[in-house]
Amino acid sequence: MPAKAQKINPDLLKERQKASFKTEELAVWWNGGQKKLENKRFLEDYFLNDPALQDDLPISYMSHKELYEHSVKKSYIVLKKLHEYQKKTGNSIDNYMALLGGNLGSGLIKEGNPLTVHFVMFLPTLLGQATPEQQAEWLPRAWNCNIIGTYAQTELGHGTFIRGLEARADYDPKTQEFVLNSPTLTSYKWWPGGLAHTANYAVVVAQLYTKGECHGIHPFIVQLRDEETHMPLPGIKIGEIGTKVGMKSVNNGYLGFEKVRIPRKNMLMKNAQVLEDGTFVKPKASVLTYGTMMFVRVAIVGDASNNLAKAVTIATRYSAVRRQSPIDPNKPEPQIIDHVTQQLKLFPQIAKAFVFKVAANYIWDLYNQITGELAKGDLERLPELHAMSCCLKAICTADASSGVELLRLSCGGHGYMECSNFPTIYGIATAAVTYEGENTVLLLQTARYLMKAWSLALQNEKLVPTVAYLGEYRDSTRFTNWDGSVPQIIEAFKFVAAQKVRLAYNSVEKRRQSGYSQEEAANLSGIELTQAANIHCRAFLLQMCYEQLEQNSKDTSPALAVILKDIIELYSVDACLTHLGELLRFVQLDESQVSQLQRRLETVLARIRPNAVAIVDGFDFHDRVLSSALGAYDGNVYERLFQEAQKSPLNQEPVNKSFHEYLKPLMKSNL
Ligand SMILES: Cc1cc2nc3c(=O)[nH]c(=O)nc-3n(C[C@H](O)[C@H](O)[C@H](O)COP(=O)(O)OP(=O)(O)OC[C@H]3O[C@@H](n4cnc5c(N)ncnc54)[C@H](O)[C@@H]3O)c2cc1C
Repeated sequence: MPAKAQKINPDLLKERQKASFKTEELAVWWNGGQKKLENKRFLEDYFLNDPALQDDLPISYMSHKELYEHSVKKSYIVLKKLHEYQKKTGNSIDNYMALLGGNLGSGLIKEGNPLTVHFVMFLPTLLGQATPEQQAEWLPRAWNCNIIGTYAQTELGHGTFIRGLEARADYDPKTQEFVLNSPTLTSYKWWPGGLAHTANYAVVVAQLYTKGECHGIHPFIVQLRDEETHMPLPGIKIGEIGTKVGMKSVNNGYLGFEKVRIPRKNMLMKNAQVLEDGTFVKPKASVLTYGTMMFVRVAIVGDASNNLAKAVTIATRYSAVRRQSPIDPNKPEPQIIDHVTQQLKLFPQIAKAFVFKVAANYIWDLYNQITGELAKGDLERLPELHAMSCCLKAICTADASSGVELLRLSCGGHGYMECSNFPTIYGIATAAVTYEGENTVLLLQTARYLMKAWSLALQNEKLVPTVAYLGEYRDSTRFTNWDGSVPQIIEAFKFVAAQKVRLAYNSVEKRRQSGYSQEEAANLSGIELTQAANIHCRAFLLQMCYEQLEQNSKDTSPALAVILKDIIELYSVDACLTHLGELLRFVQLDESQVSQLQRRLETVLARIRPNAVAIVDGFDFHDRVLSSALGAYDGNVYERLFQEAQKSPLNQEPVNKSFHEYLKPLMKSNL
């Protein structure tokens, strides 16, 4: 809970008093119900008020090494505390998610927890790809943190193209062991979180060779360090990759192998197997191995919403406190939130945070439903989920990352301060554009699915729900039903998506017919393919958010329902104006209809204006989670900026020694 007892900035106080809905009702809705909200607040109290988990000095003043040591110490305290708590309340996956990847985790360990990959990649890989015997051996130890693991797939030379990975595991039937080697510099594993100095085990993805034949990439459990001394084992070349834009305490590492032997049972064999004599047994369906990646991508959509919500809470509160530049020269300076261009920077980001949240919940339910079907051997909807999770991850992380940067800029100079927390939020948001599938590559994967769907549409085949519109709009090239309503905006986006899919499909076909291979034709048509996937995803987001928020409005108070409707209106009108070029190309829209969109944008911004602060309050971020001098609940921005400046180590002495060593000699030297 925010520290409500403090003196509140009078402008923020006024904003809160004039809200037309109850912030607490939104907080319940946003956090998934009363019980979840209470649990979240309880955990915040329990962890964030622990003196052992406070930062005496802002972490930005720590050295790289100090920051890592500080973060490991905190991870230890957090896990011990969680263990004690769960002894009383029982295990809950939600608590782990909140503490490792979630908001509470970011409030405790700002630059990333070096143990997160253990929980979000190592453990899920064991769950998804180990046999029951392997799980019995490894899972209890991993779950209790008797061993700490990471997931080592990416190499110095290859991240995206995993078939190009070079690390190899050669089976030796004489000893029934695999021999791991990194034959080149580019085959060194590079990037895995926690790999450098934290983990002592890893799931390593390597090319499997047996009986002189390569069978592609497979996962192996490899011990990296001695369990007592933590020294690297013989043949293990390991270290840290260095400082990065953000996620500075995640301890990303490198790893090379020189004739490292592991027992046969360390290959994760739920899918493919190597028998004692070296015979390779193919997996039933290779698509099963994508399970872990899909799970993480689905979770990342939720993170995108959170990052954006945090940044927009900071920027909105600051914009209500900051006053600048009279609009009427005869009147006092307004709050900067009253400049309409400022509203355009803030409010669409609020709307996106809502939409991505709803999308995250939707795709999470779909993921659980489809993995349930998978367990019964039904693979039918897997490609649809894969295509959807790829483009949603790409669009939501890209928009969140650019949104956070826009919000930083919306705070002017103070947004550039580390203590605004924008640099950290941006570092985390932008990393998600690259990891777990680089965004362009993911859009191309969705596009490939769309090409198949279009080809089915051409054959009048039945299409699954998320692409059914392709069949409906297959034969028309102009959308003439525009009436400006949100349902018609959604139809217009679907129509545009269908046209972009058609154009991309025709480009690929034309190039193929002129002699290019399928792959070359797809590369040459890559711009159109990614554009098609992009608009397809945006049409899906619009439709899904409209349906879900309309549905949700029925269960909320009329006052909150109005807010949800404004969010849909803003998101859809903003989408139209942002993608106006695409719309004008395929949709019958005249000048007055475009002008109407512009007026609607201004109208909905004005409608949201009086409730903006209350809406971001409803996200219910704890001040420690926001960790921002600009965005704290009390709005005492200038006092906090001044306090933060006092913490600079340079301010601990009136004269720095460099004056005597360099500045004074310079000033006396008459250059
Ligand atoms: C913070 C962070 C944490 C990470 N954690 C882990 C981890 O725990 N474990 C792990 O194994 N890895 C991890 N990674 C690595 C990550 O998964 C890869 O960086 C990611 O998959 C992208 O691969 P790449 O770096 O090889 O980029 P590249 O594939 O080299 O991308 C560079 C450019 O080439 C383009 N490109 C590549 N292929 C194509 C194509 N087919 N078509 C069109 N364009 C293409 C991309 O769009 C991009 O613009 C992490 C990375 C980061 C940044």
